[in-house]
Amino acid sequence: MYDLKNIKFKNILDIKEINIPRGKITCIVGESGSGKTTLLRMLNNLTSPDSGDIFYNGESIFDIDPVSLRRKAVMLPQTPAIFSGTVRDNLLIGLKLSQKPEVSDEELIKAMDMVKLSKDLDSDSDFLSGGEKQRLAIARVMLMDPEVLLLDEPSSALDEDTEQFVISSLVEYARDKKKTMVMVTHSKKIAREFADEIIEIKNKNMPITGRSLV
Ligand SMILES: Nc1ncnc2c1ncn2[C@@H]1O[C@H](COP(=O)(O)OP(=O)(O)OP(=O)(O)O)[C@@H](O)[C@H]1O
Repeated sequence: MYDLKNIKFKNILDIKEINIPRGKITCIVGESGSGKTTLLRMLNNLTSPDSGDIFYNGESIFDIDPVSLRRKAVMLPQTPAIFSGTVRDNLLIGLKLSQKPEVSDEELIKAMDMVKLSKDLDSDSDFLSGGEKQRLAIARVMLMDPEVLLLDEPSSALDEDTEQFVISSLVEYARDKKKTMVMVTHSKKIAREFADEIIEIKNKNMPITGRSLV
């Protein structure tokens, strides 16, 4: 799905080659500050490398219209935006932005169930807890149903049991629908349990691929 070659970014990333396979779960792990978010942001052209090439389905991402790339490869940032309005508004806004048709309340509730969020669709998003906002944003991305999900620490605000439930749901969804999922996680446990591929960013800028975590 993605091929990265000779990527350099300041003194942070120096990547000879990485391949991110289509239809698989890839986890990016590494110490805080090692460049995980930076690498994820490169995958939908939110951050450009100083040099090197990134190919999406064989096409240089620098030749793809950024808006259309970001509709295919949707990013869930570490602190997702939650807009003033109801839970329903926040779920539907992703579909609006990706120019997809609205879905029924039943579909919205199904998406919330997948992330164990039991809130009335008419409730005010401003009053949600941090973890509820994070799950709302995950449900929003799943409803958008993109080709690629780029998830930056999607469970950072969740307790261990909820994390396990939500990540299992995400992985089940991705596997069912043959999505490509790239997830930054601080949790080697999550990576070991769910990833088909693991990219570990070592501190001295030598990312490696494979399941060779220590
Ligand atoms: N555009 C930029 N210009 C200069 N430095 C940057 C830029 N973007 C990120 N950095 C720096 O790159 C380093 C890696 O940041 P990044 O957010 O990618 O790390 P991370 O591995 O995701 O960290 P964490 O696990 O703490 O979220 C940080 O020191 C950050 O300050």
